Amino acid sequence: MSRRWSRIYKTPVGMVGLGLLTLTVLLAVLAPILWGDRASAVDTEHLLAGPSAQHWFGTDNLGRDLFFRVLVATRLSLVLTLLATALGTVVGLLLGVAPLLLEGRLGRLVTAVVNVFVAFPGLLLVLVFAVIFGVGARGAVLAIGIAVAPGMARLCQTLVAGVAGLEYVAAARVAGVGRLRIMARHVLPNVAEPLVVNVTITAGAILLSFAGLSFLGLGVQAPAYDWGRLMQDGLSGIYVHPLAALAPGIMVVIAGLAFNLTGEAIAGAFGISAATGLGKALHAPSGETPASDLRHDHVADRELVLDVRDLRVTFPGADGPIRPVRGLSFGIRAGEAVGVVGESGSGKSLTALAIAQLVEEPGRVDAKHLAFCGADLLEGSHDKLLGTSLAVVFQDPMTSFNPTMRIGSQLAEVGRHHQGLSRKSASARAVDRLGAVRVREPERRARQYPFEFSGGMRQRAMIGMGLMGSPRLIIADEPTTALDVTVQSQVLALLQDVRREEGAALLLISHDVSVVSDVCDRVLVMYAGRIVEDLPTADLRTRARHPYTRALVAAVPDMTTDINAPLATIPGQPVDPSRVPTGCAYAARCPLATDVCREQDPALDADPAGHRVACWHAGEPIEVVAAEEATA
Ligand SMILES: Nc1ncnc2c1ncn2[C@@H]1O[C@H](COP(=O)(O)OP(=O)(O)OP(=O)(O)O)[C@@H](O)[C@H]1O
Repeated sequence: MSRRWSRIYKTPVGMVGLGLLTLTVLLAVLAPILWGDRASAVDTEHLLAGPSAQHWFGTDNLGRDLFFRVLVATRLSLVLTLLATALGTVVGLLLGVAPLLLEGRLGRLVTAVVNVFVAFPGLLLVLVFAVIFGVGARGAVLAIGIAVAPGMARLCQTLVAGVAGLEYVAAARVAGVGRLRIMARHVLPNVAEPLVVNVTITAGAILLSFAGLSFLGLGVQAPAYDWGRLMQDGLSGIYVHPLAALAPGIMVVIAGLAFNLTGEAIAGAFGISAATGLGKALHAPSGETPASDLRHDHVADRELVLDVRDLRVTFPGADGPIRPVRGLSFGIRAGEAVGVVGESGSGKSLTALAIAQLVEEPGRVDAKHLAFCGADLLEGSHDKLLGTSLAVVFQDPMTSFNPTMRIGSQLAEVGRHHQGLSRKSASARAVDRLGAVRVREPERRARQYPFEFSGGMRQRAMIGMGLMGSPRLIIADEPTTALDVTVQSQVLALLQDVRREEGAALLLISHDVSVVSDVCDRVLVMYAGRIVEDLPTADLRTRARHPYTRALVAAVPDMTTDINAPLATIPGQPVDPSRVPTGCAYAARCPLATDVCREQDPALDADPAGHRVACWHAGEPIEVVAAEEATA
């Protein structure tokens, strides 16, 4: 970090910018002390005099020395600029973080108000607010500060929204960390750099605005004077005595350049620019779950860590609600490892987010029943339960941690928040947990930042964070997709180990059937937001009955695959959640599809062994091999 700051003054732009800024600040501090008296001394013998040895820039209408007045005016010009910048920044930040803190309608209202104000030209806003707040320095500070706030708020909203969507923020939310604390510790530190750049450059623009308002007579009033006021005083004699107006103008340019060049140099240093069988008459209407779909009672309810019945996730869409998750029902027993497979867009991640209570507005989660460790997640707040008993491991270990905090502190935060541990005990537990996930030299590693960890190590640390409490369920959403093959198998083995050691259940989401087969006891196959098959992983290759499951399995080569034959693929495209067809969503791609498939959605029916499948032709032989079809 400090190396990046040192890069600022090593560039020509940075050197000039910081040099000019230092000079301006020195003048602001020293000039009134050293030359304040001389700047206000009246010399009646030299009224409106031109430049001379005695008065280098000449004098004003009271014979006061313009050179000293320009230097002394630096303080008021700079102080007013900084006050307006501070006001604009504070109001902008508050409006910028409000949508995330407030959420819902109020949050959207703030965003809309900011958008309306951003649409107005800045100068127009300054003039309007100057009239509202009244003539004078205080009115000008308020006018300019309020006028720059919408632009600052818009930038802040964009930056905050970018960080708020990252996984370490989601992880902090799962851990039950409050919104204000998330904002202070996880969001703001990560948007600070572009904000600093913007504030610095905005200060340059504010300085110009002040000069403009004072020049127009709306800013600083006599006897006080800033550069804009001096420019106005010198304007009347500009043809006779141009230096009187030019000198303060040049100072405005120098100070403006100081802010802008410094801002550019900081930006440069930080790289910112910136279902079975025909005849099942029971058909549920689209989006509703058939009654049989709720039948996962082969699992005794009291054993269930997670009990999901008719889970739906809905988003508003241009042509009506979009429902990417259309009524899922399943249960996970204590210690059980359940895999979820399906193509991209089948709703796997949304299902995980819905369970972890992480679906963001305007998304809506509904269910007939959604219970975790016996607690109804749809009733009341369960932050503490989720924080201690649910661990979520996300796909990208790069974005799972706050880059500005040490790994140990991030783990410790969970311990302090949920177990009420002291700072010392939480740090000790963090080190212990890093050890538990096989991170070597955990004491030293805990003091490191995320960028000092490799991808696999970060994923281990993420699992370690989940182990700060005593997880009953670990949700891992594509935890190895971003890792290379060797590291993948290490992380999967670790997940298996910690699951056994902690006695936790696992919900492993993956598009990779082989990963799920290696780790899980049972697999849920998702298609277009619904479970189409639920079977033991051991049966995947030999007893899968849904054509989609069979196609997914065929797409993964094994020891018996003919290496001379083209690898099987699934023809066609996954279903767009906004255009789910009538009948079975898979019909358009299914080699077994008949008229009934295109007309009625098959129910997810269970056999006595608990194997569930939603297909009118479940288990029928597929004569047209998907691979041949794809090749054709
Ligand atoms: N915030 C949202 N607003 C609208 N639609 C969304 C939103 N989030 C997800 N979706 C849609 O929901 C569908 C399912 O998304 P989800 O991320 O759960 O799929 P997935 O099966 O996990 O896929 P992948 O493996 O690519 O992550 C996708 O089509 C996606 O476009």
